[in-house]
Amino acid sequence: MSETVLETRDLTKKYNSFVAVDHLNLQVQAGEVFGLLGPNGAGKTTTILMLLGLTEPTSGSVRVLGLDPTRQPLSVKSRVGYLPDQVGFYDELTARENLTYIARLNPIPTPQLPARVDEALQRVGLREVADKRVGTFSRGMRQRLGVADVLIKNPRLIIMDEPTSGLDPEASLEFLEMIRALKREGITILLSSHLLYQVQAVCDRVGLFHKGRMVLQGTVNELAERVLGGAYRIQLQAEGDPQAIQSALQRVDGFRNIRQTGENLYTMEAARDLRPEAAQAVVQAGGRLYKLDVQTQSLEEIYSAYFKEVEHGTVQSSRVR
Ligand SMILES: Nc1ncnc2c1ncn2[C@@H]1O[C@H](COP(=O)(O)OP(=O)(O)OP(=O)(O)O)[C@@H](O)[C@H]1O
Repeated sequence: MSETVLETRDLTKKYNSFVAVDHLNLQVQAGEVFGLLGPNGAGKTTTILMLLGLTEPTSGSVRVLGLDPTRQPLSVKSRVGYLPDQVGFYDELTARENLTYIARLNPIPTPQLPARVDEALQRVGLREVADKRVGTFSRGMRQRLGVADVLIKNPRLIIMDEPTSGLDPEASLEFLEMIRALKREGITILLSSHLLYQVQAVCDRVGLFHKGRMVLQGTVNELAERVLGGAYRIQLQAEGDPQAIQSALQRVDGFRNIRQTGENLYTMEAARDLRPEAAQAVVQAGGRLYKLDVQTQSLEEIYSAYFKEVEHGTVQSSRVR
């Protein structure tokens, strides 16, 4: 049975009359990578601060590893790793010296320190450069050192706020690979990011924040179904009577949003890969099929479709439960 590592119930934070986080209900299970998405000012950082006990909720409750961060902030801090978007290190000290310095602030028995520091450096791929000054490190290396820093306390949960902002594509890919490795070790990760393709690449589930509310929550496929009508987009090119082809496609159980997008071009959404059914429909309508493609929907499309709907007032930005 899966274990809930993080749970909020109607968690709310107000700054005077301004509601920064509005009745947030969130559950993250052990071993999951959960992505927090949303435009600037949506409430992601405020949520993270409440999870860490760094700011007090106005109402509602939070449990992190079974602890209440408001009442037990130090216990939460000692068990949860937090990686801000930029980690401060002493440039003139080496990676090993920096980690040793920080590790001394944790309740780790002194004889175990060197081994714990080496192990953490190994896990983030910085063992080779352990004795180089951090001032010579690239931003990607500094971020990985930030992860090594949180790994020293053997956390079961790591919260990362925009961890790849400012990293070049290669460093970002390496960082994402490291997140996958941490997941394989069973570590739960909560990741806040604007970079949707990166979130899609590593997250099991995502939650979309809008004006303090979590308006969508689920796997990328679930969100695609809710917002776009299907997780799969099927595109085909076929010659023949457009009306006959469209009505044949409409008779297929499972197609939504069937559109003619150009001469002999048709696009539709589905919850499953229904390419064989699409091919059959074209043939039944007397058409000649030239091309048939399927794509899974990207988080970018879901995100922009959702905000377009909000703009046009076709969805209410109501919160999910
Ligand atoms: N200490 C504060 N006092 C007053 N308002 C605040 C305070 N901290 C945050 N806010 C407001 O609360 C809202 C949510 O901010 P928050 O930093 O949580 O958003 P975010 O989703 O993390 O955005 P970003 O991606 O820009 O970091 C914003 O409108 C912000 O201006």
